[in-house]
Amino acid sequence: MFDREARYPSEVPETFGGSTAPVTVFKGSKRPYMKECILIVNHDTGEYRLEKLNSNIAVKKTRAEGSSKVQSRLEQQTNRLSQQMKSGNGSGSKAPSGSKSSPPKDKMSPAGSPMDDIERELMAEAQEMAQMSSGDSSSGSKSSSSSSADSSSSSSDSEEEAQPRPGGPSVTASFSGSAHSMPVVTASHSRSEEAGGGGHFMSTLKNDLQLILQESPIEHTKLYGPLWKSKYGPLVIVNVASAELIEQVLRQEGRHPIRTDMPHWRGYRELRKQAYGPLTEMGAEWQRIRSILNPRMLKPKHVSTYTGSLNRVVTDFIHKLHWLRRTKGGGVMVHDLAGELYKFAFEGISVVLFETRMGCLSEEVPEETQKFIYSVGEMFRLSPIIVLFPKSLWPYLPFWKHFVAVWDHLFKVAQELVEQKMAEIQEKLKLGEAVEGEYLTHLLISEQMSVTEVLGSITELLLAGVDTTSNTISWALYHLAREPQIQDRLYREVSSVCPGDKVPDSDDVARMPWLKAVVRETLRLYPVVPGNARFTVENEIVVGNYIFPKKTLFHLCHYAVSYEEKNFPQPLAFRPERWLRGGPEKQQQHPFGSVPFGFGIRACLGKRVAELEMYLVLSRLIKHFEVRPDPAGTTVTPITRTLLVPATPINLQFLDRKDQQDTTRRADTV
Ligand code: HEM
Repeated sequence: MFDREARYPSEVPETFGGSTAPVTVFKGSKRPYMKECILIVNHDTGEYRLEKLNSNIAVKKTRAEGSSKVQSRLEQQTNRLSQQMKSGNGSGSKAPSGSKSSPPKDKMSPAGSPMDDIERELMAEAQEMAQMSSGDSSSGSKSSSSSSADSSSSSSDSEEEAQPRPGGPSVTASFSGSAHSMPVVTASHSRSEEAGGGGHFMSTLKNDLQLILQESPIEHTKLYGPLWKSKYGPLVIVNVASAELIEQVLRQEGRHPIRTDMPHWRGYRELRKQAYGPLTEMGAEWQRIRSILNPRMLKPKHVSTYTGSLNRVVTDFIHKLHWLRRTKGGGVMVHDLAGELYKFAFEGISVVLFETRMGCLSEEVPEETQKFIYSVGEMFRLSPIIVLFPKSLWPYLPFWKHFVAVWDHLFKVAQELVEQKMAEIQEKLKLGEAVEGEYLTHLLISEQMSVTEVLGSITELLLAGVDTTSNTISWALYHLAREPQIQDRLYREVSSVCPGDKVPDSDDVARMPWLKAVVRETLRLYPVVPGNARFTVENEIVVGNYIFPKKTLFHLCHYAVSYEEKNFPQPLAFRPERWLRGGPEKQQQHPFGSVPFGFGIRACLGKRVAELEMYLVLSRLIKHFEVRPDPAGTTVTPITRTLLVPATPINLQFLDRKDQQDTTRRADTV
């Protein structure tokens, strides 16, 4: 425990927590401090406590009126959101109260613009979720506050230290103050480990990261309840690990939600004067580029037009599987399926974005493509390490140059593809031919973005669109192989919707509820984005009856929440039936129990394309092959490498289905 008197910033006065009369509460200083404290006031219980932070958080004076104030603010925020949703305009006509963010500018969602449509669709989905949770979320927030209290009260009043995990990083858990306080967890590596040389330090760091990102949310939730604070390098993070509290954070995310400020990714773009894309852009500019990128990525009528190109890629993938079985798998095995699906997904997203085949499914993958795949992997591997260091140190880090070099390669590949497309368009114009095409052509000819902006966005779409789908498809096949009755049911569904040699298209997969449930359950067990984030910049927000100031970074522990037994009975089991519409379990689920594509207007831009791609490939594969597990009986577990991926290769047997001998021939004509 720190000395309360000595550490109080002079501007922080006493509080009057629990009082019902209007009082003025100062939560910290108006000036930023290098070392400062934050006062967390729980108006419901009257508890207050002071926490020391190791980074600057701007705090301000607020007026509070006792415990009911907190609840009514939360209700106001929820009401405001539902009114916005009812009005069919997620952006709403009124700026959020207390928000100092500037009002919509010229380019932002004019009435009837495509942004309005998509925003409406995204908000309609959110509304559907709200309806599902109606009557539930208030009890949810109650239960979350009580579970928060329960979990903390299980800890002792005095400061405790968790035992270091054997072979793992030291994890120090400090509990201080009252039973309602929010636990503080610091993950650190010991100095002696650091001194042990670069390689050892790096591997220790990697272990730390893995623990922090994947295992620890589950373990910490068990220890501390659904809300705790932790420190990760320079970052102070508030971890949120219950569906109810995640809902509270996301419903207060504001008009221009930010995941994190991504200083390392933005740093590269500043260095090379490249444009930000949808992943890295913020504020009104982010909304502007989403309004341009959204329609052809999210509107079902546009997305369905990618079916033909994607199906041709699926056909090539089936041929590749045949070739792999024949040449390397003793006629039946396919080794490292995730690696093969990576190439499939890269090819798939490339045809959507560039209308160009990359040759990823040929027997010899082109060197440039291999280098691109390597660069994506390296960029993701280094990202969580670089972000641990302050920006001023980056140029001195041994791996910073490498980080810049891999980004250079990613932009170079995208740039070549953009230039190639521009040349094609110019050629057509010269010949007086009509210019038609899919995503990139549309972006270039619509001239809503500069070419540099198109490049920034296309590069980020390409990055986001490969590992995500490929890993999800790998896990789905892994489970289908292990659970033959689930696979049989899928086979029967696909065969009945597409009898004979009919190749499934977007209309067909829309009539395959079991297929969708399989994908949904896969994403629950293996959310490829295991933890999302929100960085609150517009307003202070209330979560679990605590007020958090602006500039709080919330880590939403989706992976941990996906395994909550109260939402998902038998949470470890692969049970697609829990997702069937109208099923008893579906009605009991909290709508924020599993949100694999995120939520709201900042939700995944590639969701619809990803779903289409996954449905088309899974339905075709199961129609064509019977998938069986590795006879070696290997169990594969997930690991977090920024994304949740298989820790070891997934090897499966692919057996031809007897009545499918014709399918390959038919597929050739797709
Ligand atoms: C199984 C497949 C996928 C999953 C589970 C997934 C999941 C996610 C999640 C959780 C987010 C964060 C959303 C939020 O903060 O609320 C996200 C953002 C994003 N995803 Fe996906 N994604 C997938 C596939 C794709 C594909 C195929 C693309 C590209 C075509 C893509 C492009 C993006 C982009 C650009 C963003 C950033 C959006 C923004 O910040 O405005 N994703 N995705």
